[in-house]
Amino acid sequence: MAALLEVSGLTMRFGGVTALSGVDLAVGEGELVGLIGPNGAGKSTLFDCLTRRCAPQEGRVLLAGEDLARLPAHRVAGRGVARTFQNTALFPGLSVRENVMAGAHRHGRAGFWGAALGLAAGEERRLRETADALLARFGLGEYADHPPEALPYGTTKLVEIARALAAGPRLLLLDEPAGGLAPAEVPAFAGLIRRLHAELRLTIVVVEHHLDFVLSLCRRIVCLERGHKIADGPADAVRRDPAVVAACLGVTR
Ligand SMILES: Nc1ncnc2c1ncn2[C@@H]1O[C@H](COP(=O)(O)OP(=O)(O)OP(=O)(O)O)[C@@H](O)[C@H]1O
Repeated sequence: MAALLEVSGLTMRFGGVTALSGVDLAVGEGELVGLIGPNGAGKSTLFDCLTRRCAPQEGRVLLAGEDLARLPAHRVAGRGVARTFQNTALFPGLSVRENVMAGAHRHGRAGFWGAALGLAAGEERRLRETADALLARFGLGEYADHPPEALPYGTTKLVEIARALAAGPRLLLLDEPAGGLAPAEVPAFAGLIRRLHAELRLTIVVVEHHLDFVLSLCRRIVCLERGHKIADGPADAVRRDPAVVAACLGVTR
């Protein structure tokens, strides 16, 4: 399997705190990888480095062989990297549909706001069709005109994933997608991600504290602890790894 993402020697320090220390990670095209680790392990910081929200002091991030550090941060999404956030980050002033349309704007010539302002009516129609198709796929069509703040938390998580997918990413980074879901909602949610992965042939990295969820979803698991990668391999082996058990003890929910 060709590596879509190749991270090597990644080190990110915030003042005296080393959030990532020489992390190497290769993710093959089409893989679904779980990223686990206790609080403060560096998981979100790794996502921040992959999306250029952080500029690591050392190391490289290659996407399909291209060094992301050489790109302006706003071009990273255009290269096909999309993410969701630990706490959903939907735009409160926009409807659910408009939120998803905003996610699609990287493909637009006039851009989302230009389209929304009527500068390119055809473009806006195309964005709207993309958004509505995604909302239908997620069973969210009935909420298209609602403000996101009126929806249950679990539903806003789905809208956020739909928004990330609207950009047509090659690499989807999900930061604690199951966080805040009711236990009864988790298996169906895992099924949805599995289907998206299979049907869209996406490459996905999922950060998750919910170990049962991530272990059931991903064949391969990577574990970080205090900025170091301490395990990387098949889920069955990683879940039994004594270093992983020690690091993650107490984070199972
Ligand atoms: N912007 C920042 N400024 C200073 N320190 C930061 C910043 N972002 C992260 N850190 C520190 O870097 C370390 C790694 O944090 P990070 O949020 O990446 O961990 P995490 O594994 O995602 O944790 P959690 O599971 O709690 O979300 C922590 O010690 C955190 O306090």
